[in-house]
Amino acid sequence: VSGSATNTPQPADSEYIVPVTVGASTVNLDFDTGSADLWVYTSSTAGGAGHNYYTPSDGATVMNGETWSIGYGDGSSASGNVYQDTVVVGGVTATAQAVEAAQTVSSSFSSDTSNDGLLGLSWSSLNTVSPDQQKTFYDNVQSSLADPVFAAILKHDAPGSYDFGFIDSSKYTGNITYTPADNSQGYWGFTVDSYTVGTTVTSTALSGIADTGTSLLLLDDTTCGNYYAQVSGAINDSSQGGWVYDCSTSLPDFSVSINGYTATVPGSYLTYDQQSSGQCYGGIQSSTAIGFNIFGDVFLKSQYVVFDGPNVQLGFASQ
Ligand SMILES: O=C(NNC1=NCCC1)c1ccc(Br)cc1
Repeated sequence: VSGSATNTPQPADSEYIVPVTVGASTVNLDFDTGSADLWVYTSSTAGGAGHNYYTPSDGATVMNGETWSIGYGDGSSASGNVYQDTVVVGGVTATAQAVEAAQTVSSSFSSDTSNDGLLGLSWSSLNTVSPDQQKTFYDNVQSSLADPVFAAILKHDAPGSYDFGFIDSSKYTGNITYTPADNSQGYWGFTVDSYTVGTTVTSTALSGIADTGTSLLLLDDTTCGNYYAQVSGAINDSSQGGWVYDCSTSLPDFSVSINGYTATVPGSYLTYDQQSSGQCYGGIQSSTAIGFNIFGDVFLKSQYVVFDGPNVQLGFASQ
C-alpha cells in the first residue's frame, strides 16, 4: 500500500497539521519526527475546549494498565491512558495502533487549537507508553508499504504532504541525496559536512536531527553568530527570546552541504515572525541549551525529505 496526506502550515509555518482518522473521529494532528507518541484529546481532556477529540471505534480496546507521559523540547507536556484502535493516514491503515488519550495537556497545547494532538514519527524507542512501549504509526504500517519509507514535503505558506510508501519525483527537482541516519538517540539524526552563509563557506561539520515538530532551525551559538554577522543590525536579545533584527533587513541564504548536495534555505524563509517591537525574530536561533542542532520546519520546508527506516538513512532533494 501507499498513500499521501495533505499537511497545512499554521501561521508563520509554526507547525504543519494533517487530518487523520483515529477510531471513529477525524482529528488534526501535528506530525512530529522528533517524538514517538500518537496522542489525541478526548472528550474529558482538561484544556480540551476548542479541540476535536478522539472517540474510540466499536472495535477499540483499552490497553489495561498502560499509561503515557511526555515532555517536549519546548517545555510542553501531556499524559494519559492508552487505547488500541484503527488509524488511517492518507488511506494507509494501522489496524492496531496505540492511541494515547490525553487526560492532561500543558497550556501551550490547550491554547493551540490548531492541533488536536501529535503523531510521532521518530524511532519507536522514544515512545513513552509504560510498562509496554508501543510502536509509531510508521513502524506499524512499514511492512505493508510498497516502499517502506515516508517523505515529508513541507512548504512555505502552502499545503504540502506526508507520503507513505512511495517516492514522488514530481515533488522535487534533481536527485535525492541519501546520508546515513543516526538513530542512537531515537531521533532522525544526520551530519552536514559544511555550511554557507550567503557566499561564505565554513568547513565545519554540524550534527543534528530532522524534526518536523520543531518550528525553527536551531544551531549552535558559533554558527548562529556567523549567520547573524551577515544581517546588519541583528542583535541577540534574551528579552525578545533570541536573535532579532529590523524587518526591512534582507537576509542571506543559509545552505548546508550533505554528501556533495547543497541544501539551501532561501533568506526569504529565514524570518520567523514580526515582534510587537517592529523587530523581526529570526528563523535561525540558538540550540546551545539543547546540546545538538535541530533542523526544524524552517529548514525542512525547503527540502523533499525521505525517512528510510529499513536502510536507516535520510534522503534530501530540493523542492
Ligand atoms: O520536542 C521535540 N520535537 N517535537 C516537538 N516539539 C514541540 C512539540 C513537538 C524535540 C525533539 C528533540 C529535541 Br533535541 C528537542 C525537541
